[in-house]
Amino acid sequence: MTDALIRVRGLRNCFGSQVVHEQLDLDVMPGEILGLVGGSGSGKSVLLRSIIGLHRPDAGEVRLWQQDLLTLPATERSQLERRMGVLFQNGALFSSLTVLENVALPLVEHAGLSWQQAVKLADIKLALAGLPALAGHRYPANLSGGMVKRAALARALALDPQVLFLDEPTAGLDPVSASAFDRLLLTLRNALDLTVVLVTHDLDTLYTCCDRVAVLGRKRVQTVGQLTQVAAFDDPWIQDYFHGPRGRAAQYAAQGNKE
Ligand SMILES: Nc1ncnc2c1ncn2[C@@H]1O[C@H](COP(=O)(O)OP(=O)(O)OP(=O)(O)O)[C@@H](O)[C@H]1O
Repeated sequence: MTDALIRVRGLRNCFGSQVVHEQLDLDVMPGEILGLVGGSGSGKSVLLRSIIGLHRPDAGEVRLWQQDLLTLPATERSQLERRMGVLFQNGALFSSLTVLENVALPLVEHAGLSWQQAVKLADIKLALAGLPALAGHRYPANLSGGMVKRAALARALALDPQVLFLDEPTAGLDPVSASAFDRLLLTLRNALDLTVVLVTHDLDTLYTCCDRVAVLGRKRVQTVGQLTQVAAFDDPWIQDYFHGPRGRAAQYAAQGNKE
């Protein structure tokens, strides 16, 4: 059997007396798109931050490529971090830099390219994320929501990561832009052989993109598997989420797209 690319075991996360995760286990397999869903406050973002090493868990272990980021020496840690691309909820672009500069910056800082080389490569990354070249010369504030997401995706792809972490990539997008983003993600995963972990509330994204879905609840992963298995899981939140009006609409839309 293939080894998990990301392996989380016995994770515990607390904020003061609030226990967010307790004995949480999760595996992410190479090449898959795994969707993380769960009610508001169930700890999806904290889990993502724990996996990428931005949050130190109170207990348990997170391994990426069999290694624990938090115990690695700085150089090895940064080598591993270069293999990960992250798109945060609000895009997190520098507002004082143009889009092109935002994408070029990690190439200068982490790949040692000259500014000229970085800008050339950044242009290619923008195209990869489906942005017209002209958009590169704009500031983030002058782009539409969909374009900001694409710019943030281009930056996440700057260093040719093997794993992409996306926190609610389609939040705030209109349905047309959201579904274009979903299709782009699928295309990129297939073309670049990426592994993707994405936090989402968007049922259409789950139906369109995800190979497997993990549902967080009661401080751990309630169930994980293919969408049909997960949707059949006997839990009130899951039943409501997948079989409520929005869940049914997403399912019909996905069936329609496959016909
Ligand atoms: N830095 C922090 N300090 C204190 N509490 C925090 C911190 N970060 C997260 N929490 C708490 O941990 C819980 C889980 O937060 P998290 O953001 O992971 O939820 P989520 O499932 O991503 O929610 P949503 O779907 O609403 O974005 C929440 O109750 C939140 O208030």
